[in-house]
Amino acid sequence: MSAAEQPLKVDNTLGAAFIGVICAAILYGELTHSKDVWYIKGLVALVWIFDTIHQSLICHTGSVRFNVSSLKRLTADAGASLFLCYHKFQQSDNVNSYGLEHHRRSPFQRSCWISSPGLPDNESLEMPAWLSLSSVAPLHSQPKLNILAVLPDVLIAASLFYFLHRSRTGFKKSDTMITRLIVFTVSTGVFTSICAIASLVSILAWGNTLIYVAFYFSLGKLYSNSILATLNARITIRGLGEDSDELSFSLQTVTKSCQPTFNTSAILRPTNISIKIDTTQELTRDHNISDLERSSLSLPPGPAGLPLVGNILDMPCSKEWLTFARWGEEYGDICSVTVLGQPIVIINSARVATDLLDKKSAIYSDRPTLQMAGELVGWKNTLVLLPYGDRFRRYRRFFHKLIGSAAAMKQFNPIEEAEALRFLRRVLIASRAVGATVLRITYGYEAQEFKDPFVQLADQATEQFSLATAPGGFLVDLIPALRHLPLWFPGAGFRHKALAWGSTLCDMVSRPFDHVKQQLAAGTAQASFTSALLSGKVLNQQEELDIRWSAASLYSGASDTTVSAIYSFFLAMTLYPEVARRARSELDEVIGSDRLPTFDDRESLPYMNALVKEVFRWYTVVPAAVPHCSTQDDVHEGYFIPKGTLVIPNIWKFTHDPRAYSRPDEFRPERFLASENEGVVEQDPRSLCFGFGRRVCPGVHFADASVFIVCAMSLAALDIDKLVVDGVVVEPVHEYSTGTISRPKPFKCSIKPRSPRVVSVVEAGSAI
Ligand code: HEM
Repeated sequence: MSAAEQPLKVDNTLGAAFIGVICAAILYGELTHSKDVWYIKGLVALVWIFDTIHQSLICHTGSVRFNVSSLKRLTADAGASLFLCYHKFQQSDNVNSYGLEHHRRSPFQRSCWISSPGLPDNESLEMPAWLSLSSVAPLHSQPKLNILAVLPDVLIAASLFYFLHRSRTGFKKSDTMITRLIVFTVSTGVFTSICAIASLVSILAWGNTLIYVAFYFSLGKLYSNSILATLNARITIRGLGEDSDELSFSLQTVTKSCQPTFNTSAILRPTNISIKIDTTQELTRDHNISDLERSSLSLPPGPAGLPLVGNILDMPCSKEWLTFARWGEEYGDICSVTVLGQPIVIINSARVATDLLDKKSAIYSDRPTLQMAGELVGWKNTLVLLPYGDRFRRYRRFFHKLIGSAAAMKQFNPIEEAEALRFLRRVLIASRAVGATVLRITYGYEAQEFKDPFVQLADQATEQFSLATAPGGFLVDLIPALRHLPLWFPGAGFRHKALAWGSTLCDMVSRPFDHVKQQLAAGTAQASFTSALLSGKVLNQQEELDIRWSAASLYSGASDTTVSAIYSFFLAMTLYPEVARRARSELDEVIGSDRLPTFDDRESLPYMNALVKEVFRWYTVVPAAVPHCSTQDDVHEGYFIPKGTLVIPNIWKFTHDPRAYSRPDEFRPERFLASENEGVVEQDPRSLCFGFGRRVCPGVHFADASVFIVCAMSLAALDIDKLVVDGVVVEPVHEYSTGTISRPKPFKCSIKPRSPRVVSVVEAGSAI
């Protein structure tokens, strides 16, 4: 015999039935004034009448424990319920809502009310009527009936969810409204469904007890409350989507007249449920999207995700560009994933990147908010993470003025040459990191040969930037609320890290800048990006802040990237000695052996120029770029890209795409020489590896100049080979490091001066 088929036992679960009576009473609502039309008021009145009858019957069931005649009891309970209803009606001061507001105010009061009808005499301690239930128990013996009662609840909630979800339009605000309706449907449906399921489960599991009564009695109340909540919520939901500059019209009005009636006034608003239609900007924007396209709107294809969390588990933790490239092969040049509701579009072809990020740069030039790097560490003030807007434009203007073209960069050629020479000196004496050139151009500061504090600071800060911005590096980027975790909380290690990295960044931004200010005041400042922007001007706080952070953007943007390109040059020369030999012979031929190359020689060195292009292509310094963020909905190649989508151009793939570059993994500068390819050259990688659109790297001329002069001088002065230890050749490691800015992992090579004369000339810092 199943639990449900056993006779009812009146045991200590009697209390559960009493709880059910109390809960039902707590949920008992009341009628208040309303400005609604008569049939809505009628519906509410009907709900209240049935609710009151239901309440009376529940009170009656609860009070049959008293040895009073059933009829007398029922009358008393009905009276009590009506009195309760009237009492609440009197208390009401909210003229626009139904019941629920007041339930929230005094639930305990109501629970007292329900017990009061049963307290007039001492007979309450007698139990005969309850005991008689053991022979009746009609509900618990009908599990099928209860299953039938549960199913409609779940079905209604599920189908409402399904149909609302399907009616998404692609208009952001309409979709927001639909999402709200879904949330509302789920939250009202969820309570009744849970209660119905709990009732069913308790009947099936403990059918011979009174546990199910606790749920069963509350069920009817939840139904009536759902109706009242729906009516009440109309006003709030409508209000949430309301902005003064937007219009709404009722679907009912449209169907009747076939012509939308626009209302800006709340008084004229129709009383039926209306859907707000996005107007002004969104309509003008979306009219470009044809009906045909709209009917097939969907994000680009990509790996299937899980419910709610999406593709969170598919996201790579390291060398993301390789995973992105694999997705490109599987799903096409434009694919997408969604992580916790955030759509991410990944581009795997240079053509799509140009079409999207260059040609439509007006809507693809924002940056996402990066919680760890931007908000917690503080990089949000540097150009690379600045949102698209006025401040962004101001910074870009500064950059453009000083280093925005090859011609503008010419003023820094002497500095580049002098620093390349110093670099050679350092390489010959002891291998040291570079960064001095950029420090000199940004702040006019001449770095010390060894362990310069500013160079060390920049190295440290940019390495931390790379780690902080690496996709998937920190959970807080996916769950922004985590940034509010208190420092002492377990797992808040990232916050301690952010504080430490923030202080490095602060030093990197302030110390060299303050140094320039001091020098300007003393009249000893050298020409530099910062001194040019500061000198002779009276600046307000904001203007000074912009210059301070622009200088830091230049300094941080240039140091690690250029260093990485130079490391990869040394790696390539170690791995491809024939390339180095050919470049050297061109240098010897054009320059002779009496001096080092300068910028003036550049045009006469075609192979050297091709070699520089290949350095940028072969080792992709910023392989997965810096994500762009779209500021408007868009349709591209038949795919819908909603506003706020992260767009990642997979630069590594562009520069290693066999469709564009033959044998892409090999270092072959001749691919860029027309004379060796029947007049056809492969695409200049500098149009790809510095990014796209309005976010294109502002340091492209700077980087190109720095890499050229260091490569040319190094080849003219140095022999770079594989290391040989005890007659055994040590193969250099050829691997990328992970992070936004990637550099070759440490490798061993042999660097020697080409001749004894080179050493003395380099050390003397003069022409050979
Ligand atoms: C090998 C050298 C370099 C490479 C490969 C490189 C690459 C890049 C890339 C891919 C971006 C992102 C572009 C986008 O979002 O579409 C970028 C941004 C940036 N780069 Fe470079 N860069 C290099 C050197 C430099 C130098 C020398 C400077 C400074 C003089 C610099 C300053 C910046 C800045 C400030 C940004 C942010 C621009 C913005 O968000 O508007 N970079 N770089």
